[in-house]
Amino acid sequence: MTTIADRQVQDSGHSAPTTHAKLAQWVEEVAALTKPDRVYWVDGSQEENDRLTAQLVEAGTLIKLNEEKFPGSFAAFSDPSDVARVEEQTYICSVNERDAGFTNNWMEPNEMKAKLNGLFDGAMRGRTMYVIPFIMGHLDAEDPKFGVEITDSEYVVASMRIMARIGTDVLRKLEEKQSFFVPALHSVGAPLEAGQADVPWPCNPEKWIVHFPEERSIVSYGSGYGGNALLGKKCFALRIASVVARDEGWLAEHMLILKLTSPEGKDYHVAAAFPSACGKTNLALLDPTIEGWKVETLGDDIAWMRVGANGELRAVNPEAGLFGVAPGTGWSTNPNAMRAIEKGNSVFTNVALTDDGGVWWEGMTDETPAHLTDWLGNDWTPESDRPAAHPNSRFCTPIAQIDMLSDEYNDPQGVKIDAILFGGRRKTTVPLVTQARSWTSGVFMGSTLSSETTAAAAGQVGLVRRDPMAMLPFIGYDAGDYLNHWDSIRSHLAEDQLPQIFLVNWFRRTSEGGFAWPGFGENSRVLKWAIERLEGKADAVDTPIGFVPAAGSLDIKGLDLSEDEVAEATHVDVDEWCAELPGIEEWFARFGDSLPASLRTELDELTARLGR
Ligand SMILES: Nc1nc2c(ncn2[C@@H]2O[C@H](COP(=O)(O)OP(=O)(O)O)[C@@H](O)[C@H]2O)c(=O)[nH]1
Ligand SMILES: C=C(OP(=O)(O)O)C(=O)O
Ligand SMILES: [Mn+2]
Repeated sequence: MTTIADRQVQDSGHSAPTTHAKLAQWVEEVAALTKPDRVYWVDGSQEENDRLTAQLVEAGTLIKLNEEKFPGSFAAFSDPSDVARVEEQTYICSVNERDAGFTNNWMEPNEMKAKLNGLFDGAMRGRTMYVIPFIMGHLDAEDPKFGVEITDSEYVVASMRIMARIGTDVLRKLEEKQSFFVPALHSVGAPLEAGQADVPWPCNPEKWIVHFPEERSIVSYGSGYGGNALLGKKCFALRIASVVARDEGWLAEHMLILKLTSPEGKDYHVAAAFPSACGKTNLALLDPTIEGWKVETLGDDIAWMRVGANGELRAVNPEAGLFGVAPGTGWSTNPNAMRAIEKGNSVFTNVALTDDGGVWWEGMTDETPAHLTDWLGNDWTPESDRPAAHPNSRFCTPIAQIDMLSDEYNDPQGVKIDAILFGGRRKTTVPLVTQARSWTSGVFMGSTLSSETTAAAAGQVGLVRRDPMAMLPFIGYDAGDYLNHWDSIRSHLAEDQLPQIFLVNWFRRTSEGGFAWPGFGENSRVLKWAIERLEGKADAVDTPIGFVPAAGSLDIKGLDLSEDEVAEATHVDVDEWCAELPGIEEWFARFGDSLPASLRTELDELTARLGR
């Protein structure tokens, strides 16, 4: 039998894969446990990617798309059971149960490790074990945040290469100071016995997505789906990073970042938190419909925000790619995303295939193709009663392909945030836009944010649930401590640098059932109002929940919407809000002692303003 070191020499060409002692040791241990046929150190090169994707095409996991239409791009089709994040199987294994809080599943760390050791024993048999050095954020950040993902999935390697900075440069930087890295272990949990044929999408019916917050480590078993398997994203950059951020005095948030330039040439930066599949990628790539206003993208999913030298909140996007919801992303709704996708170098998952080797999903074009192969591999026509693409189908595309990417994306210092939006998907109650009266009142809006569940997570769709700061599935510690942390950030920010906080809802319905607001590019009008509020220019009505646009203050020039319809989108219905109060009381009760007193006060004051 060859030793692990021999296998590394044989398969990667590196005579000494790493001089990082801890990393070498961890890789050795994992290989001894999981018993792969080969260990391969990922260098991140184009040549390597070509080789791995060719291998995946050979295996039937990837389909090479029409080179002219989608250069260097592939489609993958998952096992029909492995299409979304599995929140029921996601665990925060802190030493004390209390520290995981009521929003997380918890198991005692040693008990979990014993279970995982059993599952990982021989889990990579017959497969290659890939070692992917990666970094979330910039290589030249003041305090770079490294991770290393070990995986037995080539699909994960190809996707991680898009989503994060990976490979040899990262490894060398990691070695320089023998820096700390987050060990992130992933297996699809489908070992191959000698002679056993592989399937296109190996996975295991049993899934575990596990975080050890004190150790800052991640173990993921059984799933190949992005949110469960690309461990730099939700697992590291949100769950583990939120814990690091608490300890180091910053915020790791589920937020897009955009830059807005007014007709006068003044720049503003906005961060916005919406739950999964509630509009982050679309807002980040927004094409403004109002004259003179310009939007540039910095990030579409995750913001790491620190307090800057002048007491300002500064945000960076730690990712390098988009992992966007495909359905609803189209030429009329999100042309900027479409242009980025068309440049190629993308991996699509669970979309439909056109007959000429392209991809399609609901909402991509105004016209529906006459024939498609749906995500399950069946013939599909417009008469079919099922969607052609899975509702949580995704495109995975390098962020650098966005034409409107801001230069500031490359600045490790990040950008100063002027406004924070919290938003959800609510048919009723929540108006188009509401400005918070104060930072604390804004934190209250975030803490009570509610949204209907979507296809991004397994389970029923359309149920209203509380989703604090759109972080419900991603807070890596006690939710009350998390709100206290938000509350405490206030004291580090300078009074004149405080971002203004807004609550938005693009998904309110009219009495006829349609969307009350056209959304997408038209959301630029809401951004304009928010900026004019910062500048003290736009008028607002003081309502029990906060400031909403006064009649005429929202720019609706050129929009096919009457003042009455705008009023329907923006009005605050006191009865609806009174009906909302018991749910908020119930929600806050779940925090027990860890609810910040300031938020309790906010709720009492809201209740009083509503006349209850
Ligand atoms: N009606 C409406 N739908 C939207 C809007 N923005 C996004 N969506 C839809 O919401 C879904 C998720 O959007 P996306 O931006 O990918 O959400 P993310 O997961 O938060 O990044 C897609 O189907 C979009 O078409 C909007 O302003 N109005
Ligand atoms: C990446 C995901 O989230 P989002 O829908 O926020 O992009 C996910 O849910 O796996
Ligand atoms: Mn998104």
